Amino acid sequence: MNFPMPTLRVTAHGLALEDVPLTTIAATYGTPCYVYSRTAIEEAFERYRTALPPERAEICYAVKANGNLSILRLLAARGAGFDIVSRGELERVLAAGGEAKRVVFSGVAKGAAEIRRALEVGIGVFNVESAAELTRIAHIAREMGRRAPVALRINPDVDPKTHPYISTGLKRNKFGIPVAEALALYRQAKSMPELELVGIACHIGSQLLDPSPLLEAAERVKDAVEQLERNGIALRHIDLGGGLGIRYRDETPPDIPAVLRALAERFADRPERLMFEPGRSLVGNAGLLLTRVEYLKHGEEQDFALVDAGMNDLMRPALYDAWHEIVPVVPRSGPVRRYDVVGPVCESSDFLGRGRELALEAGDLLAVLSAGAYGMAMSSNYNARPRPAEVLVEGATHRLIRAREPLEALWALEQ
Ligand SMILES: Cc1ncc(COP(=O)(O)O)c(C=O)c1O
Ligand SMILES: N[C@@H](CCCC[NH3+])C(=O)O
Repeated sequence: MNFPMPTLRVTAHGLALEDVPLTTIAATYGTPCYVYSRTAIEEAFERYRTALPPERAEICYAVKANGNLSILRLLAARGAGFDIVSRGELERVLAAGGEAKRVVFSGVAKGAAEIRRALEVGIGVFNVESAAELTRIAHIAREMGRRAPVALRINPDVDPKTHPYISTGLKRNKFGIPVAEALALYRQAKSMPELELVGIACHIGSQLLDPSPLLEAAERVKDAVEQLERNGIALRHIDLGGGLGIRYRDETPPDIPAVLRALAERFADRPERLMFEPGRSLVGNAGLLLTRVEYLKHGEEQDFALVDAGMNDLMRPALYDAWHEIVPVVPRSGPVRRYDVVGPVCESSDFLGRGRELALEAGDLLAVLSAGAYGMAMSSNYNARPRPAEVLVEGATHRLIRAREPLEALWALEQ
């Protein structure tokens, strides 16, 4: 099988991530467990970092995809900046040793306390999503006697051709500011001493497979930058967001350096530095969810493999009907059946995969692939299930980067 994960290997002892057998991970840390490959993350980051010269482009990892401190730390060490959407993500970046001035604060509804904290630590830029938010940021900056670095996120009204739940660049989406309104806001903001106009931003959606909507959005951004220039507003950077897709099943993902270069080409005559905010394409195919079959259940109409990971651990299948490959860790011969691979959660939408042809017995380990992005990050404690452990492998070494949640943590804040 040609796996979508570059560092997943078939060995005589079953599947291994880098050189660590997944059976070793299960025996050491238990299941369910997220397992990430350091090499895969670093190689993906290098594809971004080396696509364009550093003076031309900056790569800010979208923390929402996977905010584990060890992952943030290894990306910071490679020179990544960060894209955040909450105070929690900001504090994660700072705890991991990231620099505040290399942080982009995105998100549609930044709270006053979040804005205050970001100004206090010296955030790189606020990507502002509305006139009201700009007013709030200006007000808080004035109160604090600071200047807030801002970029306006425009909504280019371009169809990103992705799942409707993760499309953000259309007029009907809540994100960004229509171009005409943004131009007027820039003019207004120019006369406000508490605001420093440093950039412009755009992000049209996630899991984009066709790069042409990105290029189209870039054209709209460029038009806006040129109009601003004619109005005497010069910016330092142009943030083109994230969104490049990955292979989960049989998709052909866009070639990262080729897309970055094609985008940079559009701005060849512009002096502003470019910025990118990739999430999924850095960590998605670096991680998998390891789970164990608890029971097999042969229903009248459907065979079920009941596993110990559920929708609370990986909600993408339930939320988007997303496909993740599911592969036995140690393949066995025996009858193949079409299983719905389902979790222990009390919801019929609690599935990890449907109609999968597998030869299984209770106790077998399964690897749910391509789960490094928006896996652990979107997990919950539904059904009072503690969140899984997270493990990072590198070569033949492995280490725990987040302990399995202890049960007491589930009610620690309750009376
Ligand atoms: C503003 C912003 N930047 C970056 C990202 C990261 O997107 P992706 O994980 O698709 O690269 C997102 C999520 O879609 C986002 O909303
Ligand atoms: N959480 C989504 C992507 C949303 C991107 C965030 N703006 C996913 O798993 O695919």
